[in-house]
Amino acid sequence: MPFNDTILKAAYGEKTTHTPVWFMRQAGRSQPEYRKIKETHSLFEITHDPELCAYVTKLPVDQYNTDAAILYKDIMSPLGAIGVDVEIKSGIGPVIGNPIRSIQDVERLGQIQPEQDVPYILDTIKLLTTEQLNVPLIGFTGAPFTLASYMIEGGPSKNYNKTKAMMYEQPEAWHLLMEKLSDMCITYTHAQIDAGCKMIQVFDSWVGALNKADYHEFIAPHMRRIFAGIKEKNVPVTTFGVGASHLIEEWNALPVDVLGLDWRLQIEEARAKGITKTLQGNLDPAILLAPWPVIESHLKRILDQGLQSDSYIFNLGHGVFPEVQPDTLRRVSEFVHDYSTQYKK
Ligand SMILES: O=C(O)CCc1c2[nH]c(c1CC(=O)O)Cc1[nH]c(c(CC(=O)O)c1CCC(=O)O)Cc1[nH]c(c(CC(=O)O)c1CCC(=O)O)Cc1[nH]c(c(CCC(=O)O)c1CC(=O)O)C2
Repeated sequence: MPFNDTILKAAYGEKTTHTPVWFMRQAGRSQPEYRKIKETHSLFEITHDPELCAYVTKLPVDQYNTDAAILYKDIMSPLGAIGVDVEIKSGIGPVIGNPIRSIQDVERLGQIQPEQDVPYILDTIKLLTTEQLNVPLIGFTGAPFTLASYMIEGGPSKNYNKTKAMMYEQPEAWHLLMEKLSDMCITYTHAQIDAGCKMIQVFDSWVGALNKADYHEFIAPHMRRIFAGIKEKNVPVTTFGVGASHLIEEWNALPVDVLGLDWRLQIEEARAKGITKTLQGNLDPAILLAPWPVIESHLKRILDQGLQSDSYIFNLGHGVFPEVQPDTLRRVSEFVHDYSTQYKK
């Protein structure tokens, strides 16, 4: 079978024969095969075993016929390399043993050397892209704000009080932290691209906690450097955030190719704001728990908007819930492919 590069074309707004589909958190979560592996292996153990990690990454591509694979690992995966003591605790999420609270803590952070620090991630990418995949492999990194929120709070947070306190009260420490994390994002994604990834998503999942003015002052200059840095390797780049619709004009002004929307803003509303870049999204993942006719009506609404231009990639507004039936994901993918193929004829 020829290589399916539909998602890369859509990322650049080129004509495609169908709308490309992938699902955030498509690997793992709801798949019984994955759950079986998780009975005996942690995320850390899976990501350190290239054969197993490649298997987990490829499974949804085979089962759901997605137009891209996304590497199975976490946004926390590279942080150990820069001196962050991070552990993923079941039922809690990422927990940081040495939270960052002062400029001295930031100064102590080192830099990542991917070949030395995360060789298993690069080996998994090589295995997938040279032998196994017929679709692009998406590499990814967490963005500085989202990574910093875990590093400063010490774990998942509802209100990001400590993070915002550092941003407002210790701007020197804040910008140094953003700079160090930006360097890490660039070096880490370059290594993923050199190993074979054809596209990069930057997860700024929690940046919607900031208003537009603060994003512009405290975040945007760093994101500009990151996107420009990644794009030196000539791959398309996506940015994504949850509850971040108010930042869409800020994102649009940055050198990024694809804007990943959650479900709060409709595609046509984004277009009405003058956004011409490729949009990715944005089915509310909760809808996947509804009966099929409900899912189908939402898919039609989203596709009728997305298909107004070639600059569109189908996805969920955030990660798949573990309760979703794998067959539902297979049907969604099939529906998007069929509906868009008919439309584009
Ligand atoms: O979301 C969870 O699974 C709960 C815990 C959690 C994790 N990372 C985290 C969180 C959220 C938080 O606590 O703030 C923190 C985390 N990881 C990630 C993001 C970005 C995002 O989804 O918006 C975030 C922040 C936002 C968010 O939680 O959604 C990214 C991530 N984690 C992961 C993947 C890989 C994958 O799913 O294939 C991916 C990315 C790629 C993708 O979209 O496919 C994997 C992951 N991370 C994690 C787990 C659970 C591991 C375990 O129990 O051993 C797992 C595996 C799984 O879901 O079965 C831990």
